[in-house]
Amino acid sequence: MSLPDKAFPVSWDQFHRDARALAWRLSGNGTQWKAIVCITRGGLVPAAIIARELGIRMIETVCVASYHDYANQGEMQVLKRINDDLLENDGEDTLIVDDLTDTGKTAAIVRAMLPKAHFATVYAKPKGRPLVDSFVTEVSQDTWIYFPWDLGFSYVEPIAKDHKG
Ligand SMILES: O=P(O)(O)OC[C@H]1O[C@H](OP(=O)(O)OP(=O)(O)O)[C@H](O)[C@@H]1O
Ligand code: HPA
Ligand SMILES: [Mg+2]
Repeated sequence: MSLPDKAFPVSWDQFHRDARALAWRLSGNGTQWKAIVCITRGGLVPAAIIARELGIRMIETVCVASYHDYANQGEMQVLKRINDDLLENDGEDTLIVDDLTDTGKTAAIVRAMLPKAHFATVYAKPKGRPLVDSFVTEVSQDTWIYFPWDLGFSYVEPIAKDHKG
């Protein structure tokens, strides 16, 4: 897979707002969440914001990596599994949090570990969307989301210059 055509850059402000919007959505669900399982590394940031908003103190990680080379997805590696205590009740009243779902492969693997958990991401692309229970913003499959922790300030060419081609 090469880099998708469209770019969706997200600032820290926008990410904070969108993660808060997800927390509002989850609070309306009526469940008293007993724990968050966040999918590292991308899930760490929204998990911190959601935990703060919803008063959740029990945070567990599941460490999964698949995009080893920028936008190219490779073999899925589970580097750290979920603690047995949380696996006992199949994830009832547990929130799984990630920054986004793209192909849905990461979501499918973690969902299988906790089938009764509620899966929440800030962003979703169409292929991954059926695998998540809650999300805030959908972007098209040919869009790459640039998260603030992956960005720095740099010069941008004027729009008109690009269009003259
Ligand atoms: O729906 P998918 O196609 O499986 O892709 C989504 C996953 O890819 C990214 O994680 P990545 O594996 O790149 O690791 P990272 O969170 O450490 O950046 C992202 O944070 C999601 O976890
Ligand atoms: O669009 C994306 N942006 C950042 N990381 C990702 N991992 C899978 N898809 C994406
Ligand atoms: Mg990730």
